[in-house]
Amino acid sequence: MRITRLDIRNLRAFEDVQLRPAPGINFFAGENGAGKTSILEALHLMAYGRSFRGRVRDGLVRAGQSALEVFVEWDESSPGAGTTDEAPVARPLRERKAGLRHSGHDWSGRLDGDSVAQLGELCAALAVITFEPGSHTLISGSADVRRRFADWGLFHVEPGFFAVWRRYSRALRQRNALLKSRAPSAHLDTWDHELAQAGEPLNRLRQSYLDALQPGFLDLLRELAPALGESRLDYLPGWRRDEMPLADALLLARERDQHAGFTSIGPHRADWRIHFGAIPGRDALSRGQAKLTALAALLAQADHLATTTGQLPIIAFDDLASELDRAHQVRVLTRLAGTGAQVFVTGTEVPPVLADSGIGYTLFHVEHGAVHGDRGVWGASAGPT
Ligand SMILES: Nc1ncnc2c1ncn2[C@@H]1O[C@H](COP(=O)(O)OP(=O)(O)OP(=O)(O)O)[C@@H](O)[C@H]1O
Repeated sequence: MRITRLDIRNLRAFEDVQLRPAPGINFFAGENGAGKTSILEALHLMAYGRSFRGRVRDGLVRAGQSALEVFVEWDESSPGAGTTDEAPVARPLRERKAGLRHSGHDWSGRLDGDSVAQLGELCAALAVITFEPGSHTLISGSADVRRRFADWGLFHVEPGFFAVWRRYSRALRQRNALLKSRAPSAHLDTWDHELAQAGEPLNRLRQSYLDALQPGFLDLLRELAPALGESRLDYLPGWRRDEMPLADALLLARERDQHAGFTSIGPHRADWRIHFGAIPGRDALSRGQAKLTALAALLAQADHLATTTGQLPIIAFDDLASELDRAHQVRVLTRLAGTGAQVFVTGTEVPPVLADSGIGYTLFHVEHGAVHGDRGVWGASAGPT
């Protein structure tokens, strides 16, 4: 995938900005508070329905405005269409476009000229993988971050996933509502059945996704953080799957769930963990090691998505130079430049690794609600020049 146009309106400091990103690495430089991260937030919003800094209603809409707008045009391409020894040669397949208007409460969206009924349709269209200062929570944070990671990947590579996930979520909501209202036990039977019918395939999809991701992930981890030793990824289904099917586990947990007022077991409690050969567990990771582990997971997800769908996702790095040491920056950027992926990187200044390494990039300066670039000047009052 390659974004050819990105318009942002009323998002944080941006009133109206139009960008024409280049292929390969796009570097956005600017002072603190200039709006660099906001550009990545706009992309992330289109791909996930939320910012990595929170929901739209957590301050993403520009002060004094009622809604933000993001419009993206991109080329879908096939990296496998032809390859040289150095890099895949992308062949444009089709031009796509998506627009989103979001007030924090309501939203409307268009995809390829048609209105969309669900935000998920937009998220399924554009794949963006973001590495940002909070990414270490993928490893050191709560299980829901890791579940979201696996589910986002599945959402893109497994066409039947969304329907299964939605069926499970609906059944869970219904069962929890009954538990909360202290409904008679017999009322739970239908939803236990439904939960098990959707939960078993949901579990199988997650298990096989993580199995498929594991080799690439561990290779990358070996390359980025060899000091962590030989590692292993374990999937935890959310109930004692090796001992009983979900239907039995739900029945067994029913009394406890009635007491607690919510469903205590099932795929909504699933998790995955990494066991490191050289350290006792994730609590022993330094913050930098947790970041590198998260980065390995995200890059593996990008590789898997490219192999499975033929589409290289967009890669976004917020404040790369302060997140990774110099050697890791070189490794990661050289690798990405070799894949032909389009990359968005932010920083207060162009890091020496980009300036010195010979890796090609396009530079944009972000300041005062405008973006000036090698490819023109765009901002609130200026059109491309
Ligand atoms: N809802 C809002 N309305 C108007 N301005 C906002 C809003 N939310 C944030 N801002 C401003 O927008 C800018 C956000 O910038 P952003 O976080 O994208 O900057 P950055 O260039 O990534 O900065 P840093 O280098 O400090 O991380 C800041 O100047 C902030 O004060």
